[in-house]
Amino acid sequence: MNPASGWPSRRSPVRTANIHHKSGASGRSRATRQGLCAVIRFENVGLRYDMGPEVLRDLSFEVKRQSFQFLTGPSGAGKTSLLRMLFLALKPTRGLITVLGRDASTLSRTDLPSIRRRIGVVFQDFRLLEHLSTYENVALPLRVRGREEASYRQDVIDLIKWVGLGERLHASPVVLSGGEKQRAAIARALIDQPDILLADEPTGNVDPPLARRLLRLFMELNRTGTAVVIATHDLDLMEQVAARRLVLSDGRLDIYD
Ligand SMILES: Nc1ncnc2c1ncn2[C@@H]1O[C@H](COP(=O)(O)OP(=O)(O)OP(=O)(O)O)[C@@H](O)[C@H]1O
Repeated sequence: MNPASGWPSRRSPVRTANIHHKSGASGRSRATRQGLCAVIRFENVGLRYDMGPEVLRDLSFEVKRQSFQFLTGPSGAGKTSLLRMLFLALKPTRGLITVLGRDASTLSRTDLPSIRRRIGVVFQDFRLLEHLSTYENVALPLRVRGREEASYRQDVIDLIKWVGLGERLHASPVVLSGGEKQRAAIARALIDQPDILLADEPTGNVDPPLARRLLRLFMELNRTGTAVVIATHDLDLMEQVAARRLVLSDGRLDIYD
């Protein structure tokens, strides 16, 4: 544990071991030319569903390493769609998305899992498995990767305590409150120490004191090195931090640094 933060310390500063960069003519990697500080970069990205109109247009921005930002905009503006593209769950209909220095359109099925592991996601509906306990849900990403339980057991317990669910370690999600489920989902997204955390309305189901507590968790996580993107409608929440705002409206993005 990192005694200063109470958060298990990061095992390595930036983990890109599974990412292979192609060298350019200058001998420098593409990632170096584009700046290693970007976790994800969008260039002129557009999205339409089926034959419908473009719901997102000409998005150009980057999420820098260790940065903290809110993604906001009116209902239907495209926040969830943008998060899904950031998570590589949705392909843009035009433009370029670069993740950890790799052009997302060139990633093969075998590349995707290792890249996705670097991206933690908290979904609006939590997506906890009801037949598993809090501990098992949080440990799941590590179990799926084939890690030995002895190598992660204490990290999982520490993280569950860190999000304030130490008393609910063995509870099923069925008996957890909305706010407890939210925190279990956050712990599961963090357990593999992602380079970036994407959270879709993470305070949508909780009262204002718990929303502030969750915000502090995200800020603490950000201090340990993870870039954070929080999609939210919650003005009170955004007013508590002087953070970058990505504001979607009419399919376009305005950025307030
Ligand atoms: N699977 C889909 N098929 C067709 N249209 C979709 C699909 N998903 C979203 N859309 C449309 O894309 C637009 C953006 O939706 P999205 O859910 O990304 O917005 P949002 O900002 O997250 O909304 P909210 O704040 O209400 O959750 C909306 O017009 C929506 O109807």
